[in-house]
Amino acid sequence: MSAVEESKRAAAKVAVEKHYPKDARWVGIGSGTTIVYVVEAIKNLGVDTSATKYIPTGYQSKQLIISAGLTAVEYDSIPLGTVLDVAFDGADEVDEDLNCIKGGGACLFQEKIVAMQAKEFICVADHRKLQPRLLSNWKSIPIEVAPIAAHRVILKLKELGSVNPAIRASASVKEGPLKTDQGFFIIDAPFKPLLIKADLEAGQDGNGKDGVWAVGALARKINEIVGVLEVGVFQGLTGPQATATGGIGGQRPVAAYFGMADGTVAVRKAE
Ligand SMILES: O=C[C@H](O)[C@H](O)[C@H](O)COP(=O)(O)O
Repeated sequence: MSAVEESKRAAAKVAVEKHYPKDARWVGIGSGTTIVYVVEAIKNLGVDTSATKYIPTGYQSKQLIISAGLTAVEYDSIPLGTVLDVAFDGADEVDEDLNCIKGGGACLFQEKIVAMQAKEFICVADHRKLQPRLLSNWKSIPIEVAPIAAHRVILKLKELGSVNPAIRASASVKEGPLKTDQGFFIIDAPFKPLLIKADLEAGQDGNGKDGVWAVGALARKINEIVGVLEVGVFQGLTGPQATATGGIGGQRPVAAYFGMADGTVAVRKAE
């Protein structure tokens, strides 16, 4: 196993040991390569999972749950008002404020609604994802769009300052755009690194002048474009903040665990 895979596994083990509830009833399971180690860590806990329902965030996630011998229940089958005890997921990048970029593996819409349904959203990643600002290392924002509106959305993204936003091609031998679990396209939109709270407090503007955006301002602008289903920026409230204001959970994780190159696990937690 490569060092990066080892680091994902180490982060998943710590995250699960710290956040998997003793009598978990509803658990969100994200998508990607890191979440595989989260499911492995849940199995390794040796707890009774027979009464626990696992909510997938897409096809790969559902197959992962089923292959582990766990019970998958689709998001639209959970009883109305159910709050998930916890949701685990990976990320493509996490900034100092715990805002995340997601969608590198073409899943983001179901991940967002599952994360927001959970009391605690926990992120697990390797050290490459730990950055001061979004778009430091990961260069574009994945955006899920209705196929018929894709070219219109591209024009609008250019108006917001994105340089060369493009429809993601299918990775398979079949030519054409990649299709998400919703049958939509993904547009990858490059932007300059996104400002965090400290930048705004230091007087930077973040309203798109010269293509420089704050995380929240840009995410809201992209979500306003007709044809966009959801943007792969997870920002705004965390779980406890959202609960305090009458919501369930937030888009930002309450904690993110990173497997470091030296074998340790670093954590970033919400204030
Ligand atoms: O679209 C995919 C999801 O948002 C993933 O959680 C994200 O891309 C991280 O994936 P990985 O764990 O493979 O780095």
